[in-house]
Amino acid sequence: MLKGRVYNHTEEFTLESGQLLPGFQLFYTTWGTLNEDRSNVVWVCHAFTGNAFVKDWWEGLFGEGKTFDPAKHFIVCANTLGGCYGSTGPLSINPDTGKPYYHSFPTLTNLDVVRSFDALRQHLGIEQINVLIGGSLGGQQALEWAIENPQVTKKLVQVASNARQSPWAIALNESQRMAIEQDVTWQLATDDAGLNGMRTARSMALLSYRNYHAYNQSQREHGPELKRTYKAASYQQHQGEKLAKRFNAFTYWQLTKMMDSHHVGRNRGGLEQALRQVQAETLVIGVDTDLLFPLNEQKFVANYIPKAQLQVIHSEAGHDGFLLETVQLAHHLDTFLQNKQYRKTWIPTVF
Ligand SMILES: CC(=O)SCCNC(=O)CCNC(=O)[C@H](O)C(C)(C)COP(=O)(O)OP(=O)(O)OC[C@H]1O[C@@H](n2cnc3c(N)ncnc32)[C@H](O)[C@@H]1OP(=O)(O)O
Ligand SMILES: N[C@@H](CCO)C(=O)O
Repeated sequence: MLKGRVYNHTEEFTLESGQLLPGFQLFYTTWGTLNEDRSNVVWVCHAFTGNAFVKDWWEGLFGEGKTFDPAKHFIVCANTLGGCYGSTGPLSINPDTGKPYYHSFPTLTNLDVVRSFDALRQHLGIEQINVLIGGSLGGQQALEWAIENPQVTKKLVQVASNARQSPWAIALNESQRMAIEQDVTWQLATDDAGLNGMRTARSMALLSYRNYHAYNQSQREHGPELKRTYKAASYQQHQGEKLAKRFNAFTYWQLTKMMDSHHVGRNRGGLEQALRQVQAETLVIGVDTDLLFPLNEQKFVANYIPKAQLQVIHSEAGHDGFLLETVQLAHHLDTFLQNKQYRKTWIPTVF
């Protein structure tokens, strides 16, 4: 049975920035049973707006008879620190003031997040993670963790992600934060401050999660009629609205900043040297139409991790293909996890 629990870290927690959190909590789920020799742990790091309920957003990979099966595996997924699905984040109460942190929540890095995850790992009595897997932001965190604690992870799977945030991705995130800043409510100390701006930010972000082709397929008008609102326009409105119902602008701000600071080479002698520290057997997966984390980024990661291989999946969807193309993902994961021979895959040579 999938169980949700809260881990309370009561000691002071020093962040990479030097700032302090007086403690934190992580909301996490476990699914399946830890076996006697504790060798069946699968740890999942979720993407930007994901949560600890992995079955809700990666259903094709997790469940009975699937690649990660709770009958065989002990599956753990924690909501990221800074998030809004049960872990300590900007809407949590600051014990020093008795009020929500909101704008004063310290800026976190992926290193802070994986240090919090590692505290949870120790609390759960897990010595080694058999498979550590994450996509997008979750892939950044999984890689950061495999470098920070190389002995902890046996197998690493990084999907549609990178070793450092590109200028392109930072520019996209900054533009989205500018949309939040334009919202007159953003300065208010309320849970819903900046929510209109966040609607716009999500609409902008979607353009980098998908691509020209995906919109042509799903949002093309069938006729030439003059309309007040075209399909693609109402789709953008709907996506903004959908996120506004389940997220907040403070966490949006926080997690985009977290992605922007992602650079596994920081304080480790550079990217190449950091990647060489990964001891885990590694599978790096890219999406051939990803505009946000293009294939050259996964190629770079796979190139420098000693025991790494790169596989490319095809998607019409762009970056979000990492959530949608679970049949292809399952094929590559099953092959990797069972040490089978790969069939030849197509890797574009021009980026
Ligand atoms: C309980 C939960 O919330 S679990 C999910 C938590 N979220 C995560 O974990 C983040 C990861 N997941 C995601 O980012 C997304 O869910 C994805 C990428 C997997 C899929 O994206 P979706 O938005 O569901 O798919 P898609 O782009 O096809 O859009 C479909 C939606 O747009 C709507 N839509 C499509 N075209 C239009 C249009 N022209 N005008 C208005 N609405 C439209 C559909 O009705 C549908 O709406 P619904 O989701 O409210 O039912
Ligand atoms: N669809 C993903 C995009 C970021 O990887 C999300 O909302 O988390």
